[in-house]
Amino acid sequence: MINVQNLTGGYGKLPIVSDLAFKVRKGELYGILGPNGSGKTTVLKMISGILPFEQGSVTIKGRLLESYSTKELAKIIAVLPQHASQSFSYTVKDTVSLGRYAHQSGWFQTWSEEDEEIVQRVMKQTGVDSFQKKDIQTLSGGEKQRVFLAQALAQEPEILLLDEPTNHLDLSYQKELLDVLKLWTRENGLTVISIFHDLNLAGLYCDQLLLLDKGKINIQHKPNEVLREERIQSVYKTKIKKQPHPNVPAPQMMLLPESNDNEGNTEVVQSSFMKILEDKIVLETVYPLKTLSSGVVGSGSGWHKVFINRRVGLDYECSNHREEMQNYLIQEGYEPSDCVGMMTAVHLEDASFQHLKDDELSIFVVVTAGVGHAIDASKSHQHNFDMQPGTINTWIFVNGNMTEEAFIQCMMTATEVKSKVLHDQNVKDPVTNSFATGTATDSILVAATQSGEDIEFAGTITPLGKLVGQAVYHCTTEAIGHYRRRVGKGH
Ligand SMILES: Nc1ncnc2c1ncn2[C@@H]1O[C@H](COP(=O)(O)OP(=O)(O)OP(=O)(O)O)[C@@H](O)[C@H]1O
Repeated sequence: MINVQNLTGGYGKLPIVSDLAFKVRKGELYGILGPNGSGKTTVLKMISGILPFEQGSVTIKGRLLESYSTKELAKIIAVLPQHASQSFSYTVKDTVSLGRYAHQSGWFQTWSEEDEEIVQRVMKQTGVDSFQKKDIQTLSGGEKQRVFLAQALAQEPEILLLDEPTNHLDLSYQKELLDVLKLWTRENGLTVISIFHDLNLAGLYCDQLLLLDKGKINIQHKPNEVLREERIQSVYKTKIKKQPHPNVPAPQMMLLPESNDNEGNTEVVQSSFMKILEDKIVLETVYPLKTLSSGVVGSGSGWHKVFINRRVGLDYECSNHREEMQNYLIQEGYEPSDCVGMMTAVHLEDASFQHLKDDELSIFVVVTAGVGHAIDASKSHQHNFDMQPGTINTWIFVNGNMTEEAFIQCMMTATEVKSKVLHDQNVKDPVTNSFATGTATDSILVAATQSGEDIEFAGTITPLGKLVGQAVYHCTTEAIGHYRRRVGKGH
């Protein structure tokens, strides 16, 4: 659709952009990225025919740009500049209707039914139809931005050039605008080239990205390849961390502030942080810990500073246990967003805990265990689905700075150790009569201070793995012992 070759040019003698070459296919949403002053707007102006270039060529639909008349070009290309404005006092609808100008012919221009239908449709899609009678001068920045987008779409262009279209828009309109553009690319074959400052929006919506650095192409590729940590750090000269989007396969970039609130964290999590009460075990830290957990509240990955293992009756039944647990936490005076919350039916004074350290590392482990509903995971298909609270809850606090890989390995190590304990303690699955590997509702938490020693791995043979192996074995064995003694006494 658009073929740019050896494009070089600028405003004076020195070129602003040089030797650019890229192709944009029909129906693509193509993003241009780059730091301030890298030449993004200059490229867009050259492609739209506003700014002549010194060397190279721009071919649109197989024809050189300079072979098009202004009106011909206006039928194909619509432009939404960075600071779209209008000095006349027009209504919103009149402003949008100006987009139909290129499609009208003859001296006596007529307003057709088709024109009206298109204008109404694009006003709806951009959410400006409700204030179509208002004077454009009275609108907010974001509202105006949407009106000018509607004007560009009313042109029914084949190519849309946008300079930071989400600039003035609030979160929901950023999403809506990009959703509309994506829809037009898919359904109408619209080709969009858009400048983005927000790398995450670009990563989320664009098919291809072009990264400019000081007027030259750094890379042109799929978002996942362009948005690499080292590349973005070197082009934007700032610290950044790449994370996958939680719901869609798109790269997301996180800024890393030079200083953060966790910086002064020298806390070593140990038993003095914990209270064992009749209805709950609470462990509180001053600084939030990075967590990976399967709790009822705060599960998945996050940052938390209150850890609660709550005792519920064996008959606990609730249609929405997450909501019920959140309400419980609020009642107890905690912010649910600070908490990882688990449940158990066992007596909490039977919990076992251990603070273990070697030369560089230390961990604190807490386990509560009930094995009334023990299960052999390899034969769980023989069980009916039934979530009964006879649970082993394992907390592992690590005083160190763990990688994501170490978090995962830590969970694997702890799970392997738990299964070994159940074997050594001769805990059987009552349905299959084979050794149990856990219970049906076990939960686990790994929480790290993310300060002090760097911990890359936590497999069984690593320094952290060895500590986890010993402490989880000790605590799980002891907690099962306590549980059995109590059950044996008939409590
Ligand atoms: N009309 C102009 N006359 C002279 N120089 C200009 C003109 N417009 C832009 N420049 C210069 O060209 C360079 C590139 O500008 P351009 O607007 O293309 O950058 P950009 O990547 O879009 O930046 P930003 O992210 O800040 O919008 C800048 O150094 C700028 O000062």
